Amino acid sequence: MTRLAANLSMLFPEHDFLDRFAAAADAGFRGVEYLFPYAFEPQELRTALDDNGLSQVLFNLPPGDWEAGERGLASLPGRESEFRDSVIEAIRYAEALDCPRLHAMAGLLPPEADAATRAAHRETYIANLRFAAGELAKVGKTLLIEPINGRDMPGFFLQRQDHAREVLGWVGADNLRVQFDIYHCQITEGDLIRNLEIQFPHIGHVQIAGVPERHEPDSGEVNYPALIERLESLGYDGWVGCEYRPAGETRTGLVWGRAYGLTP
Ligand SMILES: O=C(O)[C@@H](O)C(=O)CO
Ligand SMILES: [Mg+2]
Repeated sequence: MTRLAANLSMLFPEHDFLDRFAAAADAGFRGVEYLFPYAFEPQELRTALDDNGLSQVLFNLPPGDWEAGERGLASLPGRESEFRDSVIEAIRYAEALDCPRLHAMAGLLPPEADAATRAAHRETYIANLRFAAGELAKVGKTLLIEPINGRDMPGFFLQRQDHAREVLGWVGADNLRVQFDIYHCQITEGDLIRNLEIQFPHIGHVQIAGVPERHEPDSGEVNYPALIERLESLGYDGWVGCEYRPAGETRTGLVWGRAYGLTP
């Protein structure tokens, strides 16, 4: 049975962040994910999880200066020391929250990047991911990379599923896997079931949202029941993160999740 995780960066915006844990549990979720935990002390988040019987399934490494438009550090030449510090900080939270997987966002290429700039990003990305995977392996955790569509994040270094596979090959770490966000894949490349099948051996986490509005999965152009059925038949036993912006009140919009154990 597919296990759905509530993405608390997007779901339940009706509530303050720490109250979203209870709202998710009330709606039948047993797992949560969100972009960043760093505005809170690990213990506050641990309490929110424990009070509501929830597992922390995923969060991201610190992304650089998000407010200034940065979207990850992993491929940014010259920022290696900050990236290394971000890995150590993320592990501190992951241990406190018993979170088994962490996502390292790739970061943005400068506009009009030439071949030399792209090559420098690639080399930095590989070296940084090797370092992060090594540190996470010491504590038994998985590192994830996520292809993100270039319409939502123009210039994002990692956009395609085949590029993610290449990166996995270059880095060569057993605990490095792909965060397969079906919303981004549909916008960038489509052909979802075939992409899912090819990527399946490398997938460490899945996320869903309706396309193109990034609303509920039962809105828009993607046939999620068919995709989830295919994931199950492939043997996927991980979490599926509900990473969408509700069109209205979150709980009312969760009716689509009844088939997967939610109780809206
Ligand atoms: O798809 C997304 O946007 C997220 O999974 C993420 O980690 C970066 O924003
Ligand atoms: Mg995502």
